[in-house]
Amino acid sequence: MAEPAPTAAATAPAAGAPSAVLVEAVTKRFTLRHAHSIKNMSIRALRREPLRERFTALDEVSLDVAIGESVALLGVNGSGKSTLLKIISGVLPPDGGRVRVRGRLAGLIEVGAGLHPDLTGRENIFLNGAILGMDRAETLAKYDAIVEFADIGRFLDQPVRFYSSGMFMRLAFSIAAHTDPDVFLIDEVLAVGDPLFREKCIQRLGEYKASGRTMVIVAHDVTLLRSLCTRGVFLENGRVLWDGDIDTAADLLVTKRRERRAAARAAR
Ligand SMILES: Nc1ncnc2c1ncn2[C@@H]1O[C@H](COP(=O)(O)OP(=O)(O)OP(=O)(O)O)[C@@H](O)[C@H]1O
Repeated sequence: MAEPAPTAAATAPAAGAPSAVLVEAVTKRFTLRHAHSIKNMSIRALRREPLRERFTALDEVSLDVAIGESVALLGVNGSGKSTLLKIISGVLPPDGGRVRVRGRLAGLIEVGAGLHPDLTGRENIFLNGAILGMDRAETLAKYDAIVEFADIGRFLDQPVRFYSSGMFMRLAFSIAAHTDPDVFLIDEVLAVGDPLFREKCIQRLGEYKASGRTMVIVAHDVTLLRSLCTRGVFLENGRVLWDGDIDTAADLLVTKRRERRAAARAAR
């Protein structure tokens, strides 16, 4: 497949549409440590190899998501999708550039994000609700709906460290979804859990979209992304390779995965 022209072809928000998420030239670097033992360190030092190196996970990434838009972030493993979501959510600070978010933000960016393992499901609803911006009265008003949606039954009064990964995710998703965020950031959470709950989540996200909320979603499931998003941003090595229609972004993902597999086979 011919590679699409980079971001120039972007279907960025229509001129004048207010931004819900504005990412401006964001750069993020991590330090990679190569030596984790004294022996290893000595060997590398003798060979005059560096013990650590700076690695650029995001390289001047810019993104303008309009209010009411649903945007998918795609890319092969390690391309920077989760790092970008973490920076948008404020969990990670960028090393360069800046991010602005308008309205209430809820992020499901790590499995069990925001849930405290030693607290019960019930306690976590109040704690996590508060972290996501709900006061006690709002959490109380939504409590029954959160519990019903999460469907964790008698486990509600158990510490969440005893939950299965599916139950963990159901509770985290339910709390976040009931905060009524203006901007919802979702990273791969729908890969966890049973198919029925997944359907329920997808339906909920569809309702979100229909009500004009903003979503930025990372998932490896292209069918899911196509059903929720019309715009796809494809990242490669921490750069935006494509920002435009979801179909082109999804085709790029298929092509890049194929290329990766072929390169891995050739290297064997
Ligand atoms: N805390 C960290 N320290 C060092 N390197 C990191 C850290 N977090 C991420 N990285 C590296 O940054 C790069 C981008 O990671 P990121 O998790 O954002 O990719 P991704 O596109 O979400 O990948 P995946 O699809 O596998 O989840 C990867 O090479 C990863 O190893």
